[in-house]
Amino acid sequence: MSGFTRISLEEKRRVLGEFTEVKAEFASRGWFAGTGGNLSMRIGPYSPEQFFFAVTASGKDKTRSTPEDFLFVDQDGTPCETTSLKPSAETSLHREIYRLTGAGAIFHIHSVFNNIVSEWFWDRRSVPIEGVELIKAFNIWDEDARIDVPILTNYADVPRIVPEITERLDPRIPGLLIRKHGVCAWGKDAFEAKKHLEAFEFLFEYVYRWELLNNRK
Ligand SMILES: CSC[C@@H](O)[C@@H](O)C(=O)COP(=O)(O)O
Ligand SMILES: [Zn+2]
Repeated sequence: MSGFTRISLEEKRRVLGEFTEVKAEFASRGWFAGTGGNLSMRIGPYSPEQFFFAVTASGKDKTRSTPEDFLFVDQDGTPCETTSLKPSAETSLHREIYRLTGAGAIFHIHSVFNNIVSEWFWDRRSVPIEGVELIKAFNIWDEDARIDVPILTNYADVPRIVPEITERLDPRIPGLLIRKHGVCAWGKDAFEAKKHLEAFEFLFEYVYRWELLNNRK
């Protein structure tokens, strides 16, 4: 167990409230198929060396929302309280993203569109997106903005993905793709992380349809 003192009831209620809303919305979009996906929200003070976050428990049905569906861990992924719950198998990815960005929330989901584009553009290790209005959701306002969303290797041993995050995370772009697996998107709070995730999914569907229309693949 981590050395963190206590998580207040108020904090637990806040996390439950935010997770409940996000889960319902993402579930309605089919983004949690087969227990896939995980969510986290940072709580309390932050430094890259020490921070705490709530993370969904591993293997749970993410379309449901109860206080038994998440737990609190520290920057090393160690639970802050005695619990029988296991943190998400992908907690190491969340830890590294928090360490590098100081974000307030990180959402990971699997979709057919994000899986397909991550494979289509695997050769170049990033998905290029140019001039689409919704790039502005990432606070990038140039008229013909171009972004390249990094694609990481989907190692079965999840911690092996971490050095690729360290190397490839672009501070301008609040998201990463994992090849034929899914996307992680983050923001300063749950509202912004959700906004970014929805924008990524819109853009991945756009890229998919655009490539098909233009017979590029
Ligand atoms: C059951 S497939 C999905 C998992 O392998 C994983 O990719 C995932 O997103 C959920 O893992 P979890 O440990 O429940 O957070
Ligand atoms: Zn996953």
